[in-house]
Amino acid sequence: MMELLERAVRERLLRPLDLQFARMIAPDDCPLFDLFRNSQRLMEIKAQDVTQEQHHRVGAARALLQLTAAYLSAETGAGHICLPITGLQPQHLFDGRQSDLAQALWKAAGEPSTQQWRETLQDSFSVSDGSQPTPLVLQHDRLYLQRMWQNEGDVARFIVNGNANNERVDEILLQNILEQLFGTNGDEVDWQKVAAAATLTRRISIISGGPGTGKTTTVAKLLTALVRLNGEQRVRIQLVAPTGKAAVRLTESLGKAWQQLALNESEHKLFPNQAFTLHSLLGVQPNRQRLRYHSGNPLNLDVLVVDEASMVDLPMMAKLIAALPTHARVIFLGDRDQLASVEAGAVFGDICRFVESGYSVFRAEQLARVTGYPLEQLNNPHDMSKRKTLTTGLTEVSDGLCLLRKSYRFDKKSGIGQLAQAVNAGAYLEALSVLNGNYTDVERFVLANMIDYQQLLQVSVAGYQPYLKLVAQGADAAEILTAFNHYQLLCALRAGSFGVKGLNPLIEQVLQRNGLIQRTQGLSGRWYAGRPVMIERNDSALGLSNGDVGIALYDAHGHLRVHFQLPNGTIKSVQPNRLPSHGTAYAMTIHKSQGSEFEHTALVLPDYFSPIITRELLYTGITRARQQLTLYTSDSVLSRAINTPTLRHSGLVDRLCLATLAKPNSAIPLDVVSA
Ligand SMILES: Nc1ncnc2c1ncn2[C@@H]1O[C@H](COP(=O)(O)OP(=O)(O)OP(=O)(O)O)[C@@H](O)[C@H]1O
Repeated sequence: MMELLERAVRERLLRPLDLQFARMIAPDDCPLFDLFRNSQRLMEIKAQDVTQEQHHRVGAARALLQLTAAYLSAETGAGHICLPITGLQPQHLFDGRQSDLAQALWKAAGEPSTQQWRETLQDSFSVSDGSQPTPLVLQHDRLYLQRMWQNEGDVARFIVNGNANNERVDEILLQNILEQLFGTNGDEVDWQKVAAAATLTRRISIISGGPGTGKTTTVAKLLTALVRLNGEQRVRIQLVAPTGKAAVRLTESLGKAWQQLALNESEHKLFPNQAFTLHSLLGVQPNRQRLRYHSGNPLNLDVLVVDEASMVDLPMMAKLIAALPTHARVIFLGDRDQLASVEAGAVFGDICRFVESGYSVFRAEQLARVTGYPLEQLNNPHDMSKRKTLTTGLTEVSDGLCLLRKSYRFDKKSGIGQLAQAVNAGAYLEALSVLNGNYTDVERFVLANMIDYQQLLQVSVAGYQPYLKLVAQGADAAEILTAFNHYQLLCALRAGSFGVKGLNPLIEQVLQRNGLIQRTQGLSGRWYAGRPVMIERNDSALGLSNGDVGIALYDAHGHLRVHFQLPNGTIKSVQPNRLPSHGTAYAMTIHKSQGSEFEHTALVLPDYFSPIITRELLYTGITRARQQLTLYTSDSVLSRAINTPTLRHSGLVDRLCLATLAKPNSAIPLDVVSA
């Protein structure tokens, strides 16, 4: 088995880390009795009274354990929380790539049925049901790394039990304050008002909405309402986002939204004027594993707003939850349809699946009293389309959820909005008719040959020209950074001629040829005035985060320094040779663009399909565009992307159900089905 796994590493189907993990869980030189519990099967071996078949089965048990450990480690690295063992077949290994090797591995592992697999795992000293500190946990046929299993349980318990100490709210006062801030909208339900009411009457809430649905506007209003509700009593509010860029945007957009609310001077002072990144909020310390804030040293706050929550992975979510003081109110904001976090899990998306359960009667009545909307409109389950796939009656989770449905940025005339909707719904033909229709804000090109490709480079150069002109004029760094954000080329892939690695150097060449940048010969030619770079690793000492974009500009002494906008709005400049790992950023991946928006987004898909190009990736890329979208793709790649929804294995939905059932007085109907 180990030789086959080594081959899988050479073929880049597994990482060296996965192989190491398999060696640790089931070393080849370890006696079988040290690997497996003293089962009947092994007793028979001990008695040295074994048939050939028994011998083979026990040998295969070690091999199966090795394969399982390596594959679980690889799957966790690929973003899954667990490995479901039910129905797993060799053709599922490695996404169907290298089927010969997959078959050989399967054979070496004894071609197990699910039952045999389950028994082998249950026999192993490395596996428990979670009640022992084993490296692996098997629960409901899902195999986890211990840490992931713990994290998932922590998140589920927090979401379900965190509302136990809800404060009592003066509903009449709240009703009046919401009336002042949101007004009355006639008969049409204003979901922003409902979201504010829901958030202010519960400790933990989740607001999901697509682009321009008013998440920021709602948060600005609901925090204002919270401050007014608390009167003299000061509320400590903190804002946080997963990346530096998202924190900058949250600072800016909330600042603007508060300006529009005509608050008085003393109210203004109560709001934070800066959002933090999650890493800086939690106190990541250079060269130290331990965060400054944790359950033993909780954060000093009363209210936390977490923006772009879909980007928060499971381990980070667990760390955040652990660091919250027990009384803290938390509001998670995000778009459930966007890409899941880069690292493991799809926490936000998994929790938002409960939206279809609708509000409990008690909750709907409360929201109706506070907002003034008719009960039946509020308790109309939000999203019936996915109802089949999940549960009914799990209102413990759904009572904390709010969906914003109306986009104030993209109306019916907006091609970007229509395209995003079609992609989200998996409707390829609709998407195509938007792209072929008469919308002025969306255009599509097929990159069929070198001429088309050259055209893409020329258009990109034209897109970057305005900010480079500002660089040449010696404009200030803030103005240049804002101008750079106007146009952005996004790629689905990193590698290849359609990926950032292929496009960035070619764009630089064309910019140089057009006299828009001046590079010197040799190595130092990597740096020039106007070079945009993206940071690829957090550097807490420098205060820079993975994904931050800076631009190189000459200082007064004629030295190049790279200028970044920090979450508090100030500009920081750093010597190029002090930067952590970074790369040129004319083209960036869609993953890295999460949390940012650009007036004009150009989105490049390769001319072949890759399983990385999912529906969520496409949706996320499209919704980075505020005013104009240029999409480079063929019909066939577009169709495959739209029809490839992301799949992240996790047990969070089931564990939210279980945590709900474990609550005293739980009145959940038993039609809960596994998703
Ligand atoms: N109820 C409303 N009525 C009219 N305009 C609104 C309303 N809510 C929001 N808007 C406007 O819609 C635009 C988008 O709002 P906002 O920035 O709050 O949305 P968002 O969901 O945070 O957007 P995104 O995250 O995509 O940037 C803003 O210009 C805002 O002023």
